[in-house]
Amino acid sequence: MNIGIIGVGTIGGMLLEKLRADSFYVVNRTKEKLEKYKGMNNLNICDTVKEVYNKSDIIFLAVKPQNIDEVLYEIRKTQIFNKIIISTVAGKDLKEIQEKTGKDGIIRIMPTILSKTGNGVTSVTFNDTINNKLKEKIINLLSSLGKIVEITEANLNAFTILSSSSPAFISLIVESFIDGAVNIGIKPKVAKEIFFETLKGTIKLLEEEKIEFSALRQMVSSPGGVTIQGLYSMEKRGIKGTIMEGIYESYQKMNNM
Ligand SMILES: NC(=O)C1=CN([C@@H]2O[C@H](COP(=O)(O)OP(=O)(O)OC[C@H]3O[C@@H](n4cnc5c(N)ncnc54)[C@H](O)[C@@H]3O)[C@@H](O)[C@H]2O)C=CC1
Ligand SMILES: O=C(O)[C@@H]1CCC=N1
Repeated sequence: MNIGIIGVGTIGGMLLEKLRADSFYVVNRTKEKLEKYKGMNNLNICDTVKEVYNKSDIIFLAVKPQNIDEVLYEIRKTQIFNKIIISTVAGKDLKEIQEKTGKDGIIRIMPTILSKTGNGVTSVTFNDTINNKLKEKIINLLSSLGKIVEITEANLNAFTILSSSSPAFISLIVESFIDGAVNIGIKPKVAKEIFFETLKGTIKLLEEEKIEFSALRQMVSSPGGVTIQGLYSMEKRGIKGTIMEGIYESYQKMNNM
C-alpha cells in the first residue's frame, strides 16, 4: 500500500514515522523540513500535491486549516476517483472536503502528538461511502498510532479538545508543579524526575484501584495538615473553574472554526 502525506510538519512527520507502508509519497511546502527523513528507503519526496495524490492509495492531509483549501483545490483538478483521503485538519468537515475535492472516499481522523510514543487516542470518522471491509483496513492501518476509536462527526470537536489539545494543557499544569517545586528549593532536574513518577503513580492508583478523586484527596490530606492547606489555596483561586473554562473556550473556538 502506498501512503501519501501532504504537509509534513508536526502531525505529518509523526504519521511518516509511525505508519507502515510499502512506499510513502510526501510533499511539504518547505522542502528543507524533509531533510531529516531522507534516510528512509521507502520515502519519495514529491514536488506537487498532484504527484502525491496520483501515486498513493491513501492520502493524508496534514496542513494547517488555513492551508487546506489550496490543497483541496489541487486534488479537485485530478481525474482519479478511487483514492482514500484522510484529513487530520481541525474544523473541516467531511461534506466540505467531499464537495471541494469532488471525490467520494473521505475520512477524518483526529490525531494526537502522543502517538509519537504509540500512546494516546486517535479518533476516526468515516463518510457513508466507506464500507465495513475498508473501515477495518483503515483502523488496522491506524492502529500503530495507539488506541483508535470510531466516533461520529458530531462528537469530533469535543474529542479534539479532550484528546488532541490536552497534551498542551497538561504540559502547562505539569510545568507549574515543577516551577512550584523549584520555588521551594528543589533543583529543576530533580523536581522533574520526582514529579513525573508522582504523576504516573497517581494515574496508576486512580486507574487500578478505581479510587474516586475526592477519596484520594482525603486519603492524602491529614486534618490540619500541609496538603489541605495547599488544596485550600488552590481552590480559593479557582483552579478547577480556570481549567474547566479553558476547556470550554477551546471547544467554543473549535465550534466556530
Ligand atoms: N499539532 C497537533 O497536535 C494536532 C494537529 N492537528 C491538525 O493537524 C494539521 C497539521 O497540524 P501540524 O502538523 O501541527 O501543523 P504544522 O504547521 O506543523 O505542519 C503543516 C505543514 O504543512 C506544510 N504546508 C502548508 N501548506 C502546504 C501546501 N499547500 N502543500 C504542502 N505542504 C504545505 C507546512 O510547510 C508545514 O510543514 C492541522 O490541520 C491541525 O488542525 C490535529 C490534532 C493535533
Ligand atoms: O490547536 C489546534 O488547532 C490543533 C487541533 C488540536 C490540537 N492542535
